[in-house]
Amino acid sequence: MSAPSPVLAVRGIAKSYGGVRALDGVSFEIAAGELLALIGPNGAGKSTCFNIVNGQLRPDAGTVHILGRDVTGLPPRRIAGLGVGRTFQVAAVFPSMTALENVQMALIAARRGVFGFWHPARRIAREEALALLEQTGMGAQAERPAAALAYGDVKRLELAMALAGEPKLLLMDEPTAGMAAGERREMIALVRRLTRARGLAVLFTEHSMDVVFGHADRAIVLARGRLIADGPVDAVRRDPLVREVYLGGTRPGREARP
Ligand SMILES: Nc1ncnc2c1ncn2[C@@H]1O[C@H](COP(=O)(O)OP(=O)(O)OP(=O)(O)O)[C@@H](O)[C@H]1O
Repeated sequence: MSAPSPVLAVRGIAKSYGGVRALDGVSFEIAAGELLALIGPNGAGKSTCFNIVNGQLRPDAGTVHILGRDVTGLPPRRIAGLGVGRTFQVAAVFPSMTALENVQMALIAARRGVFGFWHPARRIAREEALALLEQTGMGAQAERPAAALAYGDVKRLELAMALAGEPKLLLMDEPTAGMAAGERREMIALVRRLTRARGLAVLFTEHSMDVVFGHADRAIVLARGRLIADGPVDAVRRDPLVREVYLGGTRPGREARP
């Protein structure tokens, strides 16, 4: 039996901004159930790579396939419609709505047309929204306005909202940014559990090496637009080139110590 096709396959992507070569022939894959960290020093090309996968940027060369389908250059809405969810560095929730209503809105948005236009929003998909809040550890906060939630809980809420679209691939831009160390570990452990339980493929960028090496399955490392390592986190942590990039002359990222 042949191996199932990867959820995400990136092949030879390149991108320049004027004279700056931000990405140069980068290739990698993610399988279902895998938590993959995209790391590298500041300016290495992480955001550029992320934005090519989510459709915000078109690569100069190379391809992006999602579940075997070529999505290179498709706009973000089309890519989202193919089973790609995302969370943002700055959380995107409606502050005046409760946590529950935020997830209900996400469910409605994910299933445009399925719910009747006249249907009162507060009754729509209540049970489903509550289940998602339970899964992200937010069940007890369901009736609180998002504006009253602690920062870490807003990030969990955002995760519940991203899951409302039943993504196959989840893109997370620094999911633990701004959190205290303990909270960061809890958050990424939650993402890891959900990755396994749902057979999700997750690509995340992260500056905290504790988070990456403690919880990711695999890490890919960019330096000056090139992929310099791709492997299980323990192997990447020991990789001499990775150590040189982080400990050597290039500007390291925050907490950049593999
Ligand atoms: N819109 C742009 N115009 C010109 N140069 C850009 C643009 N966006 C990024 N760059 C350059 O491309 C390179 C890669 O940037 P990118 O933001 O992808 O890196 P990064 O790894 O995400 O960095 P950071 O960790 O600092 O966010 C850098 O040299 C950056 O200055």
